[in-house]
Amino acid sequence: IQDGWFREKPVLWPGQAMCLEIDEILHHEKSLYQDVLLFKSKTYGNVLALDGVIQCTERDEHSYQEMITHIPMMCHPNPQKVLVIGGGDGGVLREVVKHESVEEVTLCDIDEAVIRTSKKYLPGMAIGFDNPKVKVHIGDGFPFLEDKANCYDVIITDSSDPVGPAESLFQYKYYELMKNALRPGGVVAAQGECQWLHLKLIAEVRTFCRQLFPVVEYAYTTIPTYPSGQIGILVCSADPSCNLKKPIRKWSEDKEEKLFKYYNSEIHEAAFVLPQFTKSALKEAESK
Ligand SMILES: NCCCN[C@H]1CC[C@H](N)CC1
Repeated sequence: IQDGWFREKPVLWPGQAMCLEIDEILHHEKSLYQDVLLFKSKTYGNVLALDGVIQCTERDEHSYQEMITHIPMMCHPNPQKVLVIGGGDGGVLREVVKHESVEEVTLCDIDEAVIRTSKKYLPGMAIGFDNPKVKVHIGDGFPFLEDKANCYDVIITDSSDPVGPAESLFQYKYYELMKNALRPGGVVAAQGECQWLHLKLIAEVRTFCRQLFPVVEYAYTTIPTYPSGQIGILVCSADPSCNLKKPIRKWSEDKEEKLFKYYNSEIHEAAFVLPQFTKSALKEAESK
């Protein structure tokens, strides 16, 4: 923080930093796991930053929360049991419960401070915790999954970056655990990092996911306050006949109008259309 501006730490994006002008610092604490900062920005609403990295802002969070939720959910015929790993701000929960088929959604986040402070300073996201279908578990997603088999129709890993508490969520073993926890025909979606910054990591994760899942695809969404203005979503299906790039469920334009600010059935498909540099990097990694 410098002369009234928050500057993001260039943790995994050397040489660049997003800045947001601060209106007021709302809360700042050191939790058991990370530095938790909430501030009211001049132009992006309230902002949550963990270890100096922007996690979500009220103005653009819908892009990420809606896409990481509805891309997998609309690729599943009847999602009843859903698991969210991370997502302590509640935004993904708010999106999951828009699907009437959902009977129960469990959220497992390692840091109670994120949930507590989101409830206070990000009410538009934390509203997701109010739904009776929601169960909250405070803990590390990795061990949480170790005794889960054949439990969930959709698993969403809404994580921070692979530096700090979320590091283990970008490893082969973790995807193995998610696969084991899926019910037949299940779908997984995970925060997939940015093609402008992490192409090597994306290619590595997608390549080892292809050893676990018959269908693995990378999509991305535009979001001004994430590094380089966009973030990826890695989507995997255990069902070889599932084409993740096309939703198998669609809501009417009217219903999309009412329920979404970013997602719709066209942008679902568009999200998987990749620029040439990404396509070649992913193809090259596969042939290794
Ligand atoms: N619901 C909060 C999601 C956090 N995901 C972010 C992706 C981009 C990262 N640089 C920071 C976390």
